[in-house]
Amino acid sequence: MISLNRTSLLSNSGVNGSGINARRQRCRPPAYVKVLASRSNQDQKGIATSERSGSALVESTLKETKDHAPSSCVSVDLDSTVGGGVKDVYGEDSATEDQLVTPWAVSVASGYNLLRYPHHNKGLAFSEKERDAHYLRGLLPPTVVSHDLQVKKMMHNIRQYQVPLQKYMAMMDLQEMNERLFYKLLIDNVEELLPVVYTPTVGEACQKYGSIFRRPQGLFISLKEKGRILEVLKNWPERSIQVIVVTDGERILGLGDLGCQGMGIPVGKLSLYTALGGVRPSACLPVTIDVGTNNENLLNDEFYIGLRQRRATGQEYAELLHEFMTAVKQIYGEKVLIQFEDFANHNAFDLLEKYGTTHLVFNDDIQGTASVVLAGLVAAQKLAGRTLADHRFLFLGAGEAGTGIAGLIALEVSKQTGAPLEETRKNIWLVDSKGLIVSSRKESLQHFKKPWAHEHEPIKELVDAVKSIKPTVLIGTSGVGGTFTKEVVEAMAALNEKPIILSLSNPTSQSECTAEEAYTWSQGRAIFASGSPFAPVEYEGKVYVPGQANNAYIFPGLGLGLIMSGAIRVHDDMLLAASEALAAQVTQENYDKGLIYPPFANIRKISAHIAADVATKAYELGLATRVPRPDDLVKYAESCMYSPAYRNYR
Ligand SMILES: O=C([O-])CC(=O)C(=O)O
Ligand SMILES: [Mg+2]
Repeated sequence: MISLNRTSLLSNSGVNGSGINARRQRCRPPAYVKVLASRSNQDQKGIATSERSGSALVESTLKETKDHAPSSCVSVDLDSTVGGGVKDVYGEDSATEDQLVTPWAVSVASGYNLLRYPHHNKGLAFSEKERDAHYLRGLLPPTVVSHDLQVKKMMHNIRQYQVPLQKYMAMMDLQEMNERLFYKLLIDNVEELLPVVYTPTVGEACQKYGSIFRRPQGLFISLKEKGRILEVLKNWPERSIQVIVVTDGERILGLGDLGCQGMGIPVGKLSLYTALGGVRPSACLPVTIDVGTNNENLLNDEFYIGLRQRRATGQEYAELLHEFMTAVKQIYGEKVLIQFEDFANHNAFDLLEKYGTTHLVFNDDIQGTASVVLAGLVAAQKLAGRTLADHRFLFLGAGEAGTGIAGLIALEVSKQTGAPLEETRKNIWLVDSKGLIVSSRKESLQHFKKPWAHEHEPIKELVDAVKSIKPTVLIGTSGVGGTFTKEVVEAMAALNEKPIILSLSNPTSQSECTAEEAYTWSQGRAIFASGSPFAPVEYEGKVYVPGQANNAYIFPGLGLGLIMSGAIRVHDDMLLAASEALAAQVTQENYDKGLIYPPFANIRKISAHIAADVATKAYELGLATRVPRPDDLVKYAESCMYSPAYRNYR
């Protein structure tokens, strides 16, 4: 829980002695804040010096990375210590007298500052003793309340708001004011608050992020920061970072290019890393890369907070991303997990391929969504009475989610049946904006669509593709709302006793069909799940509970498993392990209600199981660095999880 101060972290490299560092850590008092002495003129010059050394460092690192380009699946950057240490890049430890340095320091928070510091603030829950010891007398009204009562009061307040965005803003304010209360609220009321801090409300928050922005919740790295990203990372108040969620805002949910305002997504995803997966908040870093936006409305919006230019592409884009990826590994080490989120297709696949062999990276939209859908399909075997290999799949949408899911299904069927991948792919068909993906289109297809171009006559309309392909499973990953029309759903219901229909696009407005439509148009026979939550539906006297096939089931547990095993690469087998672990958590009681996912209320237990199975895979594959391997990985996962309980201050 304790964040390292800068001086000690810098001396924690393999280059400098660690004895002083160890001593400093041992004698830390309880409630720390980090302080950067205000920048004098002299300091400004110091920063300029840092800039130069920073960019020189990045350049040399870029060169090294290029020169050591990996040929095999796993390569380790020998320059960064596995423990996340960094070299004394700014010369702060080895500075000579005439060399300018940044005066980082730590201090104990007390009095008014303690109440303003979200990591340590407890509001009215400070005990009498703490109020005396920490100079809080008079700053708080006399009542001392329990954590539970604070939760009750906040829930009462939040329920007063009718507008979801107001609830969202109340939650963001709470996170900025009292972090442990925020997480206790979220953990104790996960089913009610997930749609507030996450999908679908986070989509609206991103659309209006320029207007509602108050305080930094993550790092904005724009083209202006090119050449000094390492320095920008050092401005973040925490140094022991374990997970970064990064977006460039080009494909925010199904809402398209929201530029810099996509920041709401990494912030929301990381709050789930903590609440659902137990990764401590100080280890999470939200990042938005701003290379401009092609969204004309935003470019003309006076409240827009990002760069007012069209998106940089090609080499300019690649160089900024590469500097970021290099700087992250340089500062946080080999084992920091970087989750790519809501990048547009054309960059998402390339980034995953480019950095998959050198960094611990994972694309949530390609891999996380695939893993959650596969889990649902594995669970649905019980309800639909068919094995995965017996299904025929049709997708609407052949982007990250569509081809990611298709690929993972093909891999799992191939593992289950021993059939080659090329064979198992033949049961999987995709429709994109131009119609069914068929061999005659192969030449003009983007590379990630090519494996799905099978022999068939061209078909333009989805409903005709349904009639011709006769799928048992229909999956919507198009990002376009309302595309599973009555005709389409009826065609599925005419072909199948229990059609599986998944409308995965987010937020709710982009869902291919609603739960009500799926149940009504299939006369209550559909097995339905969606990316955004839908309320239960009553149809002809019976209540149907839709599942939520959202990657939020997977990434928190997957991330915890990677972190706790010290994994250095993500492997497809870990995604399969996560799917199976999630499917195994669906109980008979859930099946009896027609559910193919367990309720989110049990998510921390589910995440612990996913984490344990992912970690097991990491050890099996030789990708784990935490030794010795803990015997009971479920117990170990639970023991690693962040608890929002208040700590007592001396
Ligand atoms: O954020 C979500 O709810 C799921 C997701 O990754 C997306 O739709 O891009
Ligand atoms: Mg996403």
